[in-house]
Amino acid sequence: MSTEIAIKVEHLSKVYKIFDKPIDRVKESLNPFHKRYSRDFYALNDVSFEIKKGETIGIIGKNGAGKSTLLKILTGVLTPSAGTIQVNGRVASLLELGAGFNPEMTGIENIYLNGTVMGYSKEEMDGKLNDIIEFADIGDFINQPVKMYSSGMFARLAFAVNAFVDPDILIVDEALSVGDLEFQNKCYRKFNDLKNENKTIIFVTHDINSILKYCNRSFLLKQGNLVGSGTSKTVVDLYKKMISGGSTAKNDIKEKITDNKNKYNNWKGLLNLNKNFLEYGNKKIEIIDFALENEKNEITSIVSSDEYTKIKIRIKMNEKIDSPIFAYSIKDIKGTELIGSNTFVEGVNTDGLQKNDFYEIVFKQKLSLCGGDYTLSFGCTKHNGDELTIYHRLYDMVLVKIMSVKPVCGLFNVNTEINLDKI
Ligand SMILES: Nc1ncnc2c1ncn2[C@@H]1O[C@H](COP(=O)(O)OP(=O)(O)OP(=O)(O)O)[C@@H](O)[C@H]1O
Repeated sequence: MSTEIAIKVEHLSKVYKIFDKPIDRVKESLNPFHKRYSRDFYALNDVSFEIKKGETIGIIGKNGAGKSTLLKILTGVLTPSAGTIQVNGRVASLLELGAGFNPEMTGIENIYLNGTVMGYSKEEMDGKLNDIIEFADIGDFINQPVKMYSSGMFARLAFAVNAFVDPDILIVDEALSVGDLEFQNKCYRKFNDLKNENKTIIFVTHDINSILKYCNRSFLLKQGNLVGSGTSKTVVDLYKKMISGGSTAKNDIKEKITDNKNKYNNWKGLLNLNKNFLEYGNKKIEIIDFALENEKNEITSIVSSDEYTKIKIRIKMNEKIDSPIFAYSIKDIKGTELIGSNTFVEGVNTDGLQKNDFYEIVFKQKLSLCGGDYTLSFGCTKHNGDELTIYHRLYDMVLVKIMSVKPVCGLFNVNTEINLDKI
């Protein structure tokens, strides 16, 4: 294998035998004619790729796609059923968080224990000890047995040990999400240091913003198959398409509209809906469908902060009502309302909507928020003096992911223009 290559995987498969009933396992092992009572399940199916030294690679895929299986094989925790892996360099992994720790030993003793496992002498570890303790930042707990640690402390020590034992290849999975925000931030800075030192990093996460920010290349796994590889932007686009049902739904919907007005309920099935949404109102006006549409007119729950996004609502007038207000709002996951708009503040005339008719309201704007998870709510209301009539509200209805390739200071991207002049 070329010295430029850190990891080379060829035709890797991991097959599990699935038995419908526990007794079938016994029957199969005892059957004199090798009759099968099981079927094969491919957690990984004929996967091949190369990772060059110094690359930061993201691995994405839905739950059960085979990501952990792949990482466990790369770190030697699992053996493949077929195929080969060649690894060039020392691998550190945060996979089995703190798996190398002895619960009875203190944090410091475990640092030395892990160092020995990684092939370092006591003297070499003496030189790294302070950096590790400082990074983990768990105070006096470093002298306590690790069985007394919280999961966050475990994560801190595990990351610190793995990042500072000078690995050539660092494998990280969602483990990081255990730590608090400040610690996660510190870990990402450490990622950057390791990247700059030309270390290879493999990173598994569901957080596509981190993938876009830190990984130059990514792989997409689907049901054990490697279905995409390339720049993170390309692979994330593919993943977005996959999780939104591969839809470019506009045409289908147009057909169905002319088909039958009462079937105006096709968009929402393409979105990531929140099971815990809140619905109320007298339904004299009823929200019958809604959508989030990206610049390519695809219905999706994932949009970029720098693209024009349409938020669409379809309503049915169950009564004739003049001047209703149609609105949407976007909240962060803690429930703080961040942005929104409505037909009233924008001065849109909503008079003359007739009973039993259907209407479509489209809000078009850039959702210039920092990358992350949000909820989208819809509402139809009306002010009568101080009184507010609520016809229909769907609170926290859609789970929306906003991607921001550009780092944002604070909550919003205000797209500042900056001049620097000599004076
Ligand atoms: N020991 C096992 N026996 C049978 N099936 C298994 C076993 N371990 C994993 N699988 C299956 O292999 C598939 C891939 O699992 P894996 O944990 O690699 O997925 P993943 O992409 O990491 O998912 P997640 O994002 O949920 O962590 C899943 O369908 C899982 O149920």
